[in-house]
Amino acid sequence: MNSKIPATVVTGFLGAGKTTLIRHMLENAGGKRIALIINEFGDLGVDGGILKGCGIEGCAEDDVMELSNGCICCTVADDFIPTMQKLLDRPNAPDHIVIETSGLALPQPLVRAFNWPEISTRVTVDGVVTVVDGKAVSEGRFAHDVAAVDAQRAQDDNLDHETPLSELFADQVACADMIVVNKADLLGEDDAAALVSKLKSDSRDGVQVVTSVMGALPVDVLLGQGIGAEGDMDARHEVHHHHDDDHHDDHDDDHHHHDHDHDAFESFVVSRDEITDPAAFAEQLAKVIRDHDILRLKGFAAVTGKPMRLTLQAVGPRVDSYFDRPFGADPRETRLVVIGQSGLNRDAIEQALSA
Ligand SMILES: Nc1nc2c(ncn2[C@@H]2O[C@H](COP(=O)(O)OP(=O)(O)OP(=O)(O)O)[C@@H](O)[C@H]2O)c(=O)[nH]1
Repeated sequence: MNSKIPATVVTGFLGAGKTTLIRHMLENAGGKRIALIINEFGDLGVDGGILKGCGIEGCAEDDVMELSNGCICCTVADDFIPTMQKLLDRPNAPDHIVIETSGLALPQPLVRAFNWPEISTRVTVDGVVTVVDGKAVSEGRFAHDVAAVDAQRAQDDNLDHETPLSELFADQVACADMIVVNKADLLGEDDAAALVSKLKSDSRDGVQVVTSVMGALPVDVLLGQGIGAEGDMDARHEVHHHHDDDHHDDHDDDHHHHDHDHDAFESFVVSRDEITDPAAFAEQLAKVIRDHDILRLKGFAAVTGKPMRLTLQAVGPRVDSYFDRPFGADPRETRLVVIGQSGLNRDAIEQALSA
């Protein structure tokens, strides 16, 4: 198994809801030590300020670090790599690193930076999460406040001012391992479903597309994708190379507060008899996951004739399994936790997993 620290890259246009999603994740980290790196530009440290002042228990001030020189592809050596090294050299290294890119940044140069030898043996990209403004995308605007995004671009001479937002958006989708269609509360159910299926067909095979309100996704769904994106850049072409900067609009059009925001997701446990063939079972799981749009499936299995417990982890249709330890005194059981967006067909899934 690999002992690199996983890092999740969160990308998406200005105002899509990245900060909101990260805040929710930190509030629900369940004891996981998450360090945050923010790629700021222009309005220095606005998000850093918001998140540092978060008052979330277990969120220490120095767990938030800022890259203050803007464009990652230009400042990798001077800024990003040293910041990562500082974080990794701490005696209390984090369990997970989350990097929020600024509104116009493309994720590709950042992901590629993980191949630099200074850090490549110590961290890996767990996954790229692209947050989209569901309402704006479904209306073909791509960002809530297009004027603010244009102002953000205009501020920087290095920026490509010509590329339509639709193409920058396509770049973000091409790099994603998970696409979060945020602001689902502003979309009708049909529009949300149509957008999800369009994004599924526009993205690479196996990319998960989920809807959210106020970025409220279970931490288990966001983190732990185990992709290793830096090793797989060929699949994630960017169409453009540009520079990014950041500017914060202060639209404040949302005052909803969802105290109980996990309703959108559900999870349940399925138990079954011993299995006989781990490889065949992994295939069976992959099929059930595809057929039922399951986001995560994890647990362990008893394999006939084996004293060791088989651990199973699936993110989308990719299933990993390995024997982790003897059952010992524990009952020889096969138990799987299924996680997905609400509306899973529990009976059918139970049946398919028990077959
Ligand atoms: N209605 C609605 N508003 C949302 C949702 N998620 C975020 N917002 C609002 O959208 C605005 C932008 O959210 P942020 O989280 O700051 O977006 P961001 O992507 O971090 O934006 P920048 O940091 O400025 O690039 C805020 O006013 C949020 O309260 C949502 O699901 N529904």
